[in-house]
Amino acid sequence: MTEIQAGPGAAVSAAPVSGDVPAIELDNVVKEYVSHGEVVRAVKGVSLAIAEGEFFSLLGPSGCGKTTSMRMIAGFEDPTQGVVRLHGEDVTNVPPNKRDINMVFQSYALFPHMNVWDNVAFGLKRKKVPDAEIKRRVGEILEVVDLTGREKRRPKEMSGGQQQRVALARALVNRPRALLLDEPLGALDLKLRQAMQIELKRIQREVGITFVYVTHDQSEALTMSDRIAVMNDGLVEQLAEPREIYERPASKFVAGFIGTSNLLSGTVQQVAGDTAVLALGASDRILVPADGALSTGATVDLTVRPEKIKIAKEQPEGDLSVVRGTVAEVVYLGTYNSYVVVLGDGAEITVFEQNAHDSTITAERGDTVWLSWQPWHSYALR
Ligand SMILES: Nc1ncnc2c1ncn2[C@@H]1O[C@H](COP(=O)(O)OP(=O)(O)OP(=O)(O)O)[C@@H](O)[C@H]1O
Repeated sequence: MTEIQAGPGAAVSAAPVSGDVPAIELDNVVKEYVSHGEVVRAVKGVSLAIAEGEFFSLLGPSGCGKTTSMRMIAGFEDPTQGVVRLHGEDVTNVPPNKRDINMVFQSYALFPHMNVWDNVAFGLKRKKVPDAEIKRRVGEILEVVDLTGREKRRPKEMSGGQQQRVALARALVNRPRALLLDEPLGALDLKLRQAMQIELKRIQREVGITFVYVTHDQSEALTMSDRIAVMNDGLVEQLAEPREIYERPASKFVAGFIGTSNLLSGTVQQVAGDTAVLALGASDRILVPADGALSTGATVDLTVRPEKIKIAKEQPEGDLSVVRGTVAEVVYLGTYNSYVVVLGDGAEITVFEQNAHDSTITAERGDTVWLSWQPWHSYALR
Protein backbone atom coordinates (compact mmCIF):
# COMPACT_ATOMS: atom_id res chain seq x y z
CA MET A 1 0.00 0.00 0.00
CA THR A 2 1.11 3.55 -0.68
CA GLU A 3 2.53 5.18 2.42
CA ILE A 4 1.45 8.67 3.37
CA GLN A 5 4.33 10.70 4.64
CA ALA A 6 4.26 14.31 5.67
CA GLY A 7 6.75 17.12 5.51
CA PRO A 8 8.45 18.92 2.67
CA GLY A 9 9.64 16.57 -0.03
CA ALA A 10 8.71 13.52 2.05
CA ALA A 11 6.79 11.54 -0.51
CA VAL A 12 6.81 11.65 -4.28
CA SER A 13 3.84 10.61 -6.39
CA ALA A 14 4.13 7.51 -8.50
CA ALA A 15 3.83 8.74 -12.08
CA PRO A 16 1.56 6.61 -14.26
CA VAL A 17 3.73 3.89 -15.74
CA SER A 18 2.46 1.89 -18.68
CA GLY A 19 2.72 -1.86 -18.23
CA ASP A 20 1.83 -1.74 -14.52
CA VAL A 21 -1.45 -3.23 -13.36
CA PRO A 22 -3.96 -0.35 -13.40
CA ALA A 23 -5.22 0.87 -10.02
CA ILE A 24 -8.78 1.06 -11.37
CA GLU A 25 -10.37 -0.45 -14.46
CA LEU A 26 -13.82 -0.22 -15.95
CA ASP A 27 -14.28 -2.87 -18.61
CA ASN A 28 -17.21 -2.20 -20.92
CA VAL A 29 -19.38 -1.09 -18.02
CA VAL A 30 -23.07 -0.37 -18.58
CA LYS A 31 -25.54 1.01 -16.03
CA GLU A 32 -29.26 1.06 -16.60
CA TYR A 33 -31.85 2.41 -14.19
CA VAL A 34 -35.55 1.80 -14.41
CA SER A 35 -37.32 5.06 -13.74
CA HIS A 36 -41.15 5.29 -13.93
CA GLY A 37 -41.27 2.12 -16.01
CA GLU A 38 -38.68 3.39 -18.48
CA VAL A 39 -35.11 2.18 -18.85
CA VAL A 40 -32.54 5.00 -18.47
CA ARG A 41 -29.10 4.08 -19.82
CA ALA A 42 -26.87 6.27 -17.63
CA VAL A 43 -23.61 4.60 -18.72
CA LYS A 44 -23.55 2.94 -22.12
CA GLY A 45 -20.31 0.96 -22.24
CA VAL A 46 -17.34 2.67 -20.65
CA SER A 47 -13.85 1.16 -20.64
CA LEU A 48 -10.95 2.91 -19.00
CA ALA A 49 -7.83 2.13 -16.99
CA ILE A 50 -6.48 4.48 -14.31
CA ALA A 51 -2.84 4.13 -13.30
CA GLU A 52 -1.59 3.91 -9.73
CA GLY A 53 -0.87 7.41 -8.41
CA GLU A 54 -2.66 9.13 -11.26
CA PHE A 55 -4.85 12.24 -10.95
CA PHE A 56 -7.67 11.21 -13.26
CA SER A 57 -10.76 13.28 -14.04
CA LEU A 58 -14.16 12.33 -15.38
CA LEU A 59 -15.34 15.49 -17.12
CA GLY A 60 -18.62 16.20 -18.86
CA PRO A 61 -21.93 18.05 -18.77
CA SER A 62 -24.71 17.36 -16.29
CA GLY A 63 -26.28 13.94 -16.80
CA CYS A 64 -23.47 12.43 -18.90
CA GLY A 65 -22.88 9.57 -16.43
CA LYS A 66 -19.83 10.75 -14.46
CA THR A 67 -21.25 10.25 -10.98
CA THR A 68 -22.76 6.88 -11.92
CA SER A 69 -19.35 5.74 -13.23
CA MET A 70 -17.69 6.88 -10.01
CA ARG A 71 -20.32 5.20 -7.85
CA MET A 72 -19.66 1.93 -9.68
CA ILE A 73 -15.94 2.28 -8.90
CA ALA A 74 -16.82 2.85 -5.22
CA GLY A 75 -19.30 -0.02 -5.21
CA PHE A 76 -22.40 2.09 -4.43
CA GLU A 77 -23.94 0.98 -7.74
CA ASP A 78 -23.79 -2.43 -9.38
CA PRO A 79 -23.12 -2.37 -13.11
CA THR A 80 -25.87 -3.80 -15.30
CA GLN A 81 -23.07 -5.21 -17.41
CA GLY A 82 -19.27 -5.18 -17.42
CA VAL A 83 -16.48 -5.60 -14.91
CA VAL A 84 -14.88 -3.29 -12.32
CA ARG A 85 -11.30 -4.13 -11.30
CA LEU A 86 -9.12 -2.66 -8.56
CA HIS A 87 -5.43 -3.50 -8.86
CA GLY A 88 -6.27 -6.29 -11.27
CA GLU A 89 -8.84 -7.91 -9.00
CA ASP A 90 -12.48 -8.26 -10.09
CA VAL A 91 -14.50 -6.33 -7.45
CA THR A 92 -17.74 -6.06 -9.42
CA ASN A 93 -19.63 -7.84 -6.64
CA VAL A 94 -17.53 -6.64 -3.69
CA PRO A 95 -19.31 -4.23 -1.30
CA PRO A 96 -17.98 -0.64 -0.90
CA ASN A 97 -16.50 -1.13 2.59
CA LYS A 98 -14.27 -3.94 1.26
CA ARG A 99 -12.81 -1.90 -1.61
CA ASP A 100 -10.10 0.15 0.13
CA ILE A 101 -11.39 3.31 -1.50
CA ASN A 102 -12.63 6.53 0.09
CA MET A 103 -14.91 9.20 -1.29
CA VAL A 104 -15.09 12.98 -0.72
CA PHE A 105 -18.24 14.88 -1.63
CA GLN A 106 -19.18 18.49 -2.22
CA SER A 107 -20.96 18.58 1.15
CA TYR A 108 -18.14 18.02 3.59
CA ALA A 109 -20.32 16.06 6.07
CA LEU A 110 -18.03 16.96 8.99
CA PHE A 111 -19.27 16.35 12.53
CA PRO A 112 -20.20 19.90 13.64
CA HIS A 113 -19.73 19.28 17.38
CA MET A 114 -16.21 17.83 16.95
CA ASN A 115 -13.05 19.84 16.45
CA VAL A 116 -10.71 19.33 13.51
CA TRP A 117 -8.53 16.78 15.28
CA ASP A 118 -11.47 14.63 16.37
CA ASN A 119 -13.10 14.81 12.95
CA VAL A 120 -9.92 13.50 11.33
CA ALA A 121 -9.20 10.92 14.04
CA PHE A 122 -12.77 9.57 14.10
CA GLY A 123 -12.33 6.67 11.66
CA LEU A 124 -9.05 5.53 13.20
CA LYS A 125 -10.54 5.55 16.71
CA ARG A 126 -13.45 3.47 15.49
CA LYS A 127 -11.02 0.97 14.01
CA LYS A 128 -9.28 0.85 17.41
CA VAL A 129 -5.94 2.00 16.02
CA PRO A 130 -3.52 2.52 18.96
CA ASP A 131 -3.50 6.08 20.34
CA ALA A 132 0.16 6.76 19.54
CA GLU A 133 -0.39 5.81 15.89
CA ILE A 134 -3.54 7.95 15.68
CA LYS A 135 -1.56 10.89 17.03
CA ARG A 136 1.19 10.43 14.47
CA ARG A 137 -1.07 9.83 11.49
CA VAL A 138 -3.50 12.68 12.23
CA GLY A 139 -0.58 15.04 12.88
CA GLU A 140 1.03 14.02 9.58
CA ILE A 141 -2.06 14.40 7.47
CA LEU A 142 -3.00 17.78 9.00
CA GLU A 143 0.45 18.95 7.98
CA VAL A 144 -0.13 17.71 4.42
CA VAL A 145 -3.42 19.64 4.15
CA ASP A 146 -1.85 22.67 5.82
CA LEU A 147 -4.07 22.74 8.92
CA THR A 148 -1.42 22.31 11.61
CA GLY A 149 -2.25 24.67 14.47
CA ARG A 150 -6.00 24.57 13.83
CA GLU A 151 -6.66 21.23 15.52
CA LYS A 152 -9.02 22.71 18.13
CA ARG A 153 -11.29 24.57 15.72
CA ARG A 154 -14.86 23.48 15.06
CA PRO A 155 -16.06 23.28 11.44
CA LYS A 156 -18.23 26.41 11.79
CA GLU A 157 -15.13 28.41 12.80
CA MET A 158 -13.45 27.63 9.49
CA SER A 159 -13.78 28.79 5.88
CA GLY A 160 -15.29 26.54 3.19
CA GLY A 161 -11.84 25.79 1.80
CA GLN A 162 -10.52 24.82 5.23
CA GLN A 163 -13.52 22.60 5.88
CA GLN A 164 -12.95 20.88 2.57
CA ARG A 165 -9.33 20.25 3.61
CA VAL A 166 -10.54 18.70 6.86
CA ALA A 167 -12.84 16.41 4.84
CA LEU A 168 -9.87 15.51 2.64
CA ALA A 169 -7.66 14.80 5.66
CA ARG A 170 -10.39 12.63 7.15
CA ALA A 171 -10.50 10.55 3.97
CA LEU A 172 -6.72 10.38 3.49
CA VAL A 173 -5.87 9.47 7.07
CA ASN A 174 -7.35 6.01 6.41
CA ARG A 175 -4.70 5.54 3.71
CA PRO A 176 -7.08 4.33 1.02
CA ARG A 177 -5.51 3.04 -2.16
CA ALA A 178 -7.67 5.46 -4.13
CA LEU A 179 -9.69 8.56 -3.36
CA LEU A 180 -12.81 9.43 -5.33
CA LEU A 181 -13.84 13.09 -5.33
CA ASP A 182 -17.28 14.12 -6.60
CA GLU A 183 -17.29 17.86 -7.41
CA PRO A 184 -15.60 18.55 -4.05
CA LEU A 185 -15.02 22.26 -4.79
CA GLY A 186 -18.49 22.97 -6.21
CA ALA A 187 -19.68 24.91 -3.15
CA LEU A 188 -16.69 27.29 -3.05
CA ASP A 189 -16.50 30.70 -4.72
CA LEU A 190 -14.32 31.06 -7.80
CA LYS A 191 -11.16 32.47 -6.14
CA LEU A 192 -11.15 29.86 -3.40
CA ARG A 193 -11.93 27.12 -5.91
CA GLN A 194 -8.92 28.11 -8.00
CA ALA A 195 -6.66 28.19 -4.92
CA MET A 196 -7.97 24.79 -3.82
CA GLN A 197 -7.30 23.29 -7.27
CA ILE A 198 -3.60 24.03 -6.84
CA GLU A 199 -3.74 22.75 -3.24
CA LEU A 200 -5.48 19.50 -4.22
CA LYS A 201 -2.90 18.79 -6.89
CA ARG A 202 -0.09 19.42 -4.39
CA ILE A 203 -1.71 17.18 -1.77
CA GLN A 204 -2.23 14.40 -4.31
CA ARG A 205 1.42 14.65 -5.36
CA GLU A 206 2.54 14.47 -1.75
CA VAL A 207 0.45 11.47 -0.72
CA GLY A 208 0.89 9.66 -4.05
CA ILE A 209 -2.63 8.16 -3.91
CA THR A 210 -4.74 7.64 -7.04
CA PHE A 211 -7.34 10.42 -7.27
CA VAL A 212 -10.47 10.11 -9.43
CA TYR A 213 -12.11 13.48 -9.76
CA VAL A 214 -15.60 14.13 -11.10
CA THR A 215 -16.31 17.61 -12.46
CA HIS A 216 -18.28 19.47 -15.11
CA ASP A 217 -15.74 22.33 -14.91
CA GLN A 218 -13.25 22.03 -17.75
CA SER A 219 -10.72 24.47 -16.34
CA GLU A 220 -10.67 22.51 -13.09
CA ALA A 221 -9.98 19.28 -14.97
CA LEU A 222 -7.31 20.89 -17.17
CA THR A 223 -5.54 22.41 -14.15
CA MET A 224 -5.23 19.29 -12.03
CA SER A 225 -5.41 16.13 -14.09
CA ASP A 226 -2.74 13.84 -15.42
CA ARG A 227 -5.42 12.52 -17.78
CA ILE A 228 -9.06 13.33 -18.47
CA ALA A 229 -11.93 11.19 -19.74
CA VAL A 230 -14.41 13.52 -21.45
CA MET A 231 -17.86 11.96 -21.18
CA ASN A 232 -20.98 12.67 -23.19
CA ASP A 233 -24.29 10.86 -23.07
CA GLY A 234 -23.03 7.81 -21.18
CA LEU A 235 -19.87 7.32 -23.24
CA VAL A 236 -16.23 8.43 -23.15
CA GLU A 237 -15.63 10.74 -26.14
CA GLN A 238 -11.92 11.20 -25.54
CA LEU A 239 -9.40 9.99 -22.97
CA ALA A 240 -6.08 11.82 -23.02
CA GLU A 241 -3.78 14.26 -21.28
CA PRO A 242 -5.13 17.82 -20.82
CA ARG A 243 -2.92 19.32 -23.53
CA GLU A 244 -3.97 16.69 -26.08
CA ILE A 245 -7.66 17.22 -25.25
CA TYR A 246 -7.32 20.96 -25.67
CA GLU A 247 -5.03 20.99 -28.70
CA ARG A 248 -6.40 17.95 -30.53
CA PRO A 249 -10.06 17.43 -29.56
CA ALA A 250 -11.26 14.10 -30.91
CA SER A 251 -14.79 15.23 -31.75
CA LYS A 252 -17.01 18.27 -32.25
CA PHE A 253 -18.40 17.68 -28.79
CA VAL A 254 -14.98 17.78 -27.11
CA ALA A 255 -13.90 20.84 -29.13
CA GLY A 256 -17.06 22.67 -28.09
CA PHE A 257 -17.03 21.58 -24.46
CA ILE A 258 -13.39 22.37 -23.68
CA GLY A 259 -12.54 26.05 -23.94
CA THR A 260 -13.67 28.33 -26.76
CA SER A 261 -13.37 26.81 -30.17
CA ASN A 262 -14.11 27.84 -33.73
CA LEU A 263 -15.80 25.17 -35.80
CA LEU A 264 -15.54 25.57 -39.56
CA SER A 265 -16.54 23.44 -42.49
CA GLY A 266 -14.85 23.36 -45.90
CA THR A 267 -14.27 21.28 -49.02
CA VAL A 268 -10.89 19.76 -49.84
CA GLN A 269 -9.61 21.35 -53.07
CA GLN A 270 -6.28 19.69 -53.23
CA VAL A 271 -4.01 17.42 -51.17
CA ALA A 272 -0.31 18.29 -51.42
CA GLY A 273 1.96 16.00 -49.42
CA ASP A 274 0.80 16.00 -45.84
CA THR A 275 -1.29 19.15 -46.20
CA ALA A 276 -4.83 19.51 -47.53
CA VAL A 277 -6.04 22.81 -48.96
CA LEU A 278 -9.63 23.64 -48.11
CA ALA A 279 -11.84 26.25 -49.71
CA LEU A 280 -14.36 28.21 -47.68
CA GLY A 281 -15.23 31.54 -49.33
CA ALA A 282 -13.82 32.99 -52.56
CA SER A 283 -10.63 34.43 -51.09
CA ASP A 284 -10.28 32.00 -48.20
CA ARG A 285 -7.81 29.18 -48.01
CA ILE A 286 -7.31 26.85 -45.11
CA LEU A 287 -4.44 24.44 -44.74
CA VAL A 288 -4.98 21.33 -42.65
CA PRO A 289 -2.62 18.46 -41.82
CA ALA A 290 -3.95 15.69 -44.09
CA ASP A 291 -2.83 12.62 -42.09
CA GLY A 292 -3.54 10.49 -45.19
CA ALA A 293 -7.26 10.56 -44.42
CA LEU A 294 -8.46 13.51 -46.49
CA SER A 295 -9.23 13.28 -50.22
CA THR A 296 -10.19 15.88 -52.82
CA GLY A 297 -13.87 16.81 -52.73
CA ALA A 298 -14.39 15.67 -49.13
CA THR A 299 -16.20 17.96 -46.72
CA VAL A 300 -14.20 18.51 -43.55
CA ASP A 301 -15.16 19.94 -40.17
CA LEU A 302 -12.26 21.55 -38.44
CA THR A 303 -11.46 23.45 -35.32
CA VAL A 304 -9.09 26.29 -34.56
CA ARG A 305 -8.63 27.90 -31.15
CA PRO A 306 -9.18 31.70 -30.85
CA GLU A 307 -5.72 32.38 -29.40
CA LYS A 308 -3.97 30.75 -32.39
CA ILE A 309 -5.45 33.25 -34.86
CA LYS A 310 -3.76 36.50 -35.87
CA ILE A 311 -5.95 39.43 -36.84
CA ALA A 312 -4.65 42.07 -39.28
CA LYS A 313 -5.94 44.76 -41.61
CA GLU A 314 -3.61 43.68 -44.42
CA GLN A 315 -3.49 40.34 -46.20
CA PRO A 316 -0.69 38.28 -44.66
CA GLU A 317 1.88 36.41 -46.73
CA GLY A 318 3.28 32.93 -46.36
CA ASP A 319 2.01 29.39 -46.08
CA LEU A 320 -0.79 30.20 -43.68
CA SER A 321 -4.48 29.52 -43.40
CA VAL A 322 -6.10 32.80 -44.38
CA VAL A 323 -9.71 33.96 -44.27
CA ARG A 324 -11.25 37.39 -44.73
CA GLY A 325 -14.17 38.81 -42.80
CA THR A 326 -15.83 41.75 -41.11
CA VAL A 327 -15.47 42.58 -37.44
CA ALA A 328 -18.89 42.24 -35.78
CA GLU A 329 -17.81 42.70 -32.16
CA VAL A 330 -14.77 43.81 -30.19
CA VAL A 331 -14.51 43.37 -26.43
CA TYR A 332 -11.58 44.64 -24.37
CA LEU A 333 -10.95 42.12 -21.59
CA GLY A 334 -7.80 43.45 -19.92
CA THR A 335 -5.26 40.74 -20.66
CA TYR A 336 -6.69 40.23 -24.15
CA ASN A 337 -9.16 41.53 -26.73
CA SER A 338 -11.89 39.30 -28.06
CA TYR A 339 -13.17 39.76 -31.63
CA VAL A 340 -16.06 38.14 -33.43
CA VAL A 341 -15.42 38.17 -37.17
CA VAL A 342 -18.09 37.20 -39.71
CA LEU A 343 -16.84 35.49 -42.87
CA GLY A 344 -18.35 35.77 -46.37
CA ASP A 345 -20.41 32.59 -45.89
CA GLY A 346 -21.83 33.83 -42.58
CA ALA A 347 -19.59 31.67 -40.37
CA GLU A 348 -18.38 33.42 -37.21
CA ILE A 349 -14.84 33.20 -35.90
CA THR A 350 -13.75 34.28 -32.43
CA VAL A 351 -10.21 35.65 -32.10
CA PHE A 352 -8.31 36.38 -28.90
CA GLU A 353 -5.55 38.96 -29.19
CA GLN A 354 -3.12 39.13 -26.26
CA ASN A 355 -2.36 42.57 -24.85
CA ALA A 356 1.24 41.54 -24.31
CA HIS A 357 3.04 44.71 -25.42
CA ASP A 358 0.42 47.42 -25.65
CA SER A 359 -3.31 47.63 -25.36
CA THR A 360 -4.19 49.01 -28.78
CA ILE A 361 -7.03 47.34 -30.59
CA THR A 362 -6.10 46.17 -34.10
CA ALA A 363 -9.53 46.59 -35.65
CA GLU A 364 -12.89 48.19 -34.88
CA ARG A 365 -16.42 47.04 -35.51
CA GLY A 366 -17.19 47.09 -39.25
CA ASP A 367 -13.55 46.83 -40.37
CA THR A 368 -12.53 44.30 -42.99
CA VAL A 369 -9.83 42.08 -41.55
CA TRP A 370 -7.65 39.11 -42.44
CA LEU A 371 -7.38 36.23 -40.07
CA SER A 372 -4.44 33.87 -40.35
CA TRP A 373 -2.97 30.89 -38.50
CA GLN A 374 -0.41 28.19 -38.96
CA PRO A 375 -1.59 25.02 -40.78
CA TRP A 376 -0.95 22.80 -37.75
CA HIS A 377 -3.33 24.88 -35.65
CA SER A 378 -6.34 23.66 -37.63
CA TYR A 379 -7.43 20.25 -36.64
CA ALA A 380 -9.83 18.10 -38.70
CA LEU A 381 -12.59 16.54 -36.60
CA ARG A 382 -14.25 13.18 -37.00
N1 LIG B 1 -31.03 6.39 -9.40
C1 LIG B 1 -31.34 6.77 -10.63
N2 LIG B 1 -32.51 6.43 -11.20
C2 LIG B 1 -32.81 6.80 -12.45
N3 LIG B 1 -32.00 7.52 -13.24
C3 LIG B 1 -30.82 7.90 -12.74
C4 LIG B 1 -30.42 7.55 -11.42
N4 LIG B 1 -29.18 8.07 -11.19
C5 LIG B 1 -28.82 8.71 -12.33
N5 LIG B 1 -29.81 8.62 -13.25
C6 LIG B 1 -29.77 9.19 -14.63
O1 LIG B 1 -28.59 8.74 -15.24
C7 LIG B 1 -28.00 9.78 -16.02
C8 LIG B 1 -26.58 10.01 -15.57
O2 LIG B 1 -26.57 10.53 -14.25
P1 LIG B 1 -25.24 10.92 -13.47
O3 LIG B 1 -25.64 11.41 -12.12
O4 LIG B 1 -24.27 9.83 -13.54
O5 LIG B 1 -24.71 12.12 -14.34
P2 LIG B 1 -23.59 13.20 -14.03
O6 LIG B 1 -22.79 13.30 -15.27
O7 LIG B 1 -22.87 12.86 -12.79
O8 LIG B 1 -24.44 14.52 -13.83
P3 LIG B 1 -24.31 15.70 -12.75
O9 LIG B 1 -23.08 16.48 -13.11
O10 LIG B 1 -25.56 16.49 -12.96
O11 LIG B 1 -24.24 15.05 -11.41
C9 LIG B 1 -28.92 10.97 -15.87
O12 LIG B 1 -29.78 11.01 -16.97
C10 LIG B 1 -29.66 10.69 -14.60
O13 LIG B 1 -30.93 11.31 -14.63
